[in-house]
Amino acid sequence: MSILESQEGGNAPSPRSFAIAHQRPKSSFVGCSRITDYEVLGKLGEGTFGEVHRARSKKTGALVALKKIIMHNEKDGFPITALREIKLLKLLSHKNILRLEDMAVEHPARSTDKRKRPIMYMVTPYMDHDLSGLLDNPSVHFTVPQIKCYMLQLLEGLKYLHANHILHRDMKAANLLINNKGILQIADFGLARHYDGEVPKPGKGGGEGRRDYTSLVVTRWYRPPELLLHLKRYTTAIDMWGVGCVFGEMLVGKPILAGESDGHQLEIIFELCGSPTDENMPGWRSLPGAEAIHPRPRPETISQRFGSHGPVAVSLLRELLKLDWRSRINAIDALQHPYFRTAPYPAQPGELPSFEESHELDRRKFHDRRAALPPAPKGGTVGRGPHDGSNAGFGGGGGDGFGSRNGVNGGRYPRNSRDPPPADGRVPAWHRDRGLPPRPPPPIDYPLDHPDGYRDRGGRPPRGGGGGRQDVDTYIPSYDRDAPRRRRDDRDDRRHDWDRPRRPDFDERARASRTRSRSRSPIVRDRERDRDRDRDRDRDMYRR
Ligand SMILES: Nc1ncnc2c1ncn2[C@@H]1O[C@H](COP(=O)(O)OP(=O)(O)OP(=O)(O)O)[C@@H](O)[C@H]1O
Repeated sequence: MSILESQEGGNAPSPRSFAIAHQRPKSSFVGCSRITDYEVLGKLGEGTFGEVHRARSKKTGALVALKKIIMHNEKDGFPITALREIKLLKLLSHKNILRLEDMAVEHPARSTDKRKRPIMYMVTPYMDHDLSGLLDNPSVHFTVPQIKCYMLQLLEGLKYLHANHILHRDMKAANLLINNKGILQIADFGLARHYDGEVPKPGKGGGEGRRDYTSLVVTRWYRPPELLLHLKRYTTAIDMWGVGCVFGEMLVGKPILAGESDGHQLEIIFELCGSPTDENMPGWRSLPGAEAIHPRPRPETISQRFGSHGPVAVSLLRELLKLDWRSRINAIDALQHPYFRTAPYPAQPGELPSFEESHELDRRKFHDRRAALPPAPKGGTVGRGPHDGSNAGFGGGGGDGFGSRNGVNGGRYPRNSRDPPPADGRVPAWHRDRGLPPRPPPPIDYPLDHPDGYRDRGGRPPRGGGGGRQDVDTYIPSYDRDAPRRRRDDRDDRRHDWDRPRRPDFDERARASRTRSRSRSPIVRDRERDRDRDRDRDRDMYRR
């Protein structure tokens, strides 16, 4: 039973009544196993999030993913955001939501060392791809029926979440997992939360928010304009904006709004959706972040950029990328959009082809494969649109500005290396960079206040939430796969016992560092302190 069914008038239930009304069958969750119940097969993802491993259950033989729970500050105990994620996932039960099946615990090998705490893992069914990895695979080209099939599943999953008073708050391609049976599931509930207020109603868009939440949510490239302008009383419409970004990404094969800073993100949003006015975004001027900006008047360019995908696709995209969060289409209405009732019709999941697995780490493999393709004849054109440069991939004029396509989305790369030889002075698609901006520089300062729920990515919380400067980066997408990787030990001090030598724990390192610094001159100590401070700031930024 959903909360929707149990509540008259869509009044928000308390998180407790939500939990009681919405319990998953007990048999669907094992409980707490040992890590030795699983055979670890390899790493699937590594980045700001820490690590996700592929494994096989020794009891059932099923393939699973093990997501390690990062404990940046072990003295604070189990991270509250991980608890939130586990609690929510244990309750949710929908075919398009990743299911938490078990928790696994890894006890430190040297059990005599009391300081070393066990490592906890969330166990979910193994999914062959994440959407972002899949779009990066040079041999994958989505068809229209396939895109429609994924979109329907994404919207069904979100409709379920929103109807049950849950905001996902980190909608992005990397958090959409897909298996080789064509099933799409929404994953990563680390930022998700229960929300107060009315649930979405047909024909009513996202409606009005009822209370304030932190605006420090959603990875920047998928962040809606109202959050960039620091609206705190936001609604389910923030997730719908992310769906629009993901839809566009499936159409063109790469992120459509790859901003380099929060200010730049707004800039490219206005370039695509038109600049804000009292008509298309009522009340925008009174948002805290609007004070400092004076966008020049610009028309909407969605149909110019996505026109080649047909008027119904443009119409849905326009509804999802509405600047006005109150009238942005909700999941219930999006599911009824003519896009899904127009030929070519959505494929059934079982009809979709299977692909070689594609995850975070596979991007390097795909990157290497691309590098191995034959070099372009001098001055090639394949896949390179007139404006397909480093700035968010937008082009002006006709077409979508993401380069010409092979198939629907054309991919980040060409279908194969035997495409027609390019002409006059342009770089071929297989030889160009991904057109994505580099990882932004560390912020000079964080904006102030954090009422709730920033992600526990370690270190201190961002001093921020509202009213921050427009050029300050508040959330860093984990996308620049080509940039040098951060040192592993900057991300997490803990090691798996199965593959790494034991590293001194925090207390041991602190002791060693105190001993070292006692024997150094004040100048060297100052320099070291500065360096440590810079490193901590850098680390905090990447973990938020
Ligand atoms: N069940 C799964 N099956 C296969 N791969 C998975 C699974 N869960 C996670 N992954 C892989 O690990 C990546 C990160 O997982 P997830 O988003 O849950 O972690 P996170 O720490 O919250 O990451 P982020 O910092 O990107 O939000 C996913 O993008 C996906 O590639």
